[in-house]
Amino acid sequence: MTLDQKRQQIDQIDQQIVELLEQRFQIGKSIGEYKKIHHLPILNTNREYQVLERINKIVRNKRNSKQIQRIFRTIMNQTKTIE
Ligand SMILES: O=C(O)C(=O)C[C@]1(C(=O)O)C=C[C@@H](O)C=C1
Repeated sequence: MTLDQKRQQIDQIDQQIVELLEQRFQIGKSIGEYKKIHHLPILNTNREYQVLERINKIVRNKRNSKQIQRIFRTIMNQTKTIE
């Protein structure tokens, strides 16, 4: 595969990531609205721990674990700013 083809693959994957992130943020926003109505705090440390645990189980190549955990911490932090 040429460099250009590899970059095209990355571009396609990036598009999927953006679409999924937008879906996730949208759901986060609706969770935020629910929490506001029910006077619940935005931060749920227990749930964040569960999410990271689950992600860790899904990761196939354990050498990627640390990076993926960091990405999901960032995703959850950004979700909280949207909530
Ligand atoms: O599950 C929730 O309660 C959410 O608000 C979503 C979410 C997440 O991004 O996964 C974000 C903030 C909370 O601290 C926990 C998890």
